Amino acid sequence: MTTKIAIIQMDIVFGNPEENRKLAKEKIKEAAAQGSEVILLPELWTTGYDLSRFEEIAETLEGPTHQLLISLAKALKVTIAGSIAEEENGKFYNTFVAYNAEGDRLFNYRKAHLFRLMNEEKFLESGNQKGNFNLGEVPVAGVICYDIRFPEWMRTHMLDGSRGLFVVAEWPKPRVEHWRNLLISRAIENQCFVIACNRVGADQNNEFGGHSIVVDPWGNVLAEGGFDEEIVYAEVDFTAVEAIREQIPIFQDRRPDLYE
Ligand SMILES: NC(=O)CCC(=O)C(=O)O
Repeated sequence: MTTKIAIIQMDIVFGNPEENRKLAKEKIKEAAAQGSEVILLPELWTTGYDLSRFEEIAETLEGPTHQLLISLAKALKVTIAGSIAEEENGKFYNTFVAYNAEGDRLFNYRKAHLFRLMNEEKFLESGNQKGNFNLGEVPVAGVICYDIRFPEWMRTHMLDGSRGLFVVAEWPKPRVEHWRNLLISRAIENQCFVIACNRVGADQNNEFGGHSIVVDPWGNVLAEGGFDEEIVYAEVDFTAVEAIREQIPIFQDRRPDLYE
């Protein structure tokens, strides 16, 4: 059975959660009307990298963006995921969440590797927990942008049989080939589906590269966006992972005694 995925490759209004919520709401409705079951938004899609104003615009996990996602997920009978600026006890995190069609939060993952080139370490705390969760019956994981440069962290997420890796990003255009190649590599080396959403547009410091992508466990690109706003659609059969893991059993053949 396949899962219908929609990736909302959107531009983000810098530091304006209310406006971004309005924009995303329309796109989520459009994706749901196309029969999508899982809808993925970009990294920090309500705020962008307006990090110095997080005191003002970050929210708790019960905040207005979460309430909106819960009500949309329930009304449209879809799962919705993406990363949102989180505040807890005066500290700030870049936190990936997903809500299912019942409005239940499936996971919350705080970005583990902070990206110095975009000053994250000056404003944010890093997370210390894995991003594994279940999409219905399917074990998957969610990570954020720079995290994909750490294959050992991705592998840690895949050791429990996870079949899919969801990635959200604000990845700049000059490194878009890194983005594509890293994601295709993560899919091949972990024999999993990679479903990745990158924003488009620009802020004061960066132009972003889009090219949201869905890659199968053999490394084939099933769908890919361009440099402009669009919704990227794909159908993913998570059961396909099994045959590939039987054909080339890398998880059985690992030699952790040599490298862990
Ligand atoms: N938002 C990010 O983590 C960007 C990561 C990035 O651009 C990279 O090259 O890595």
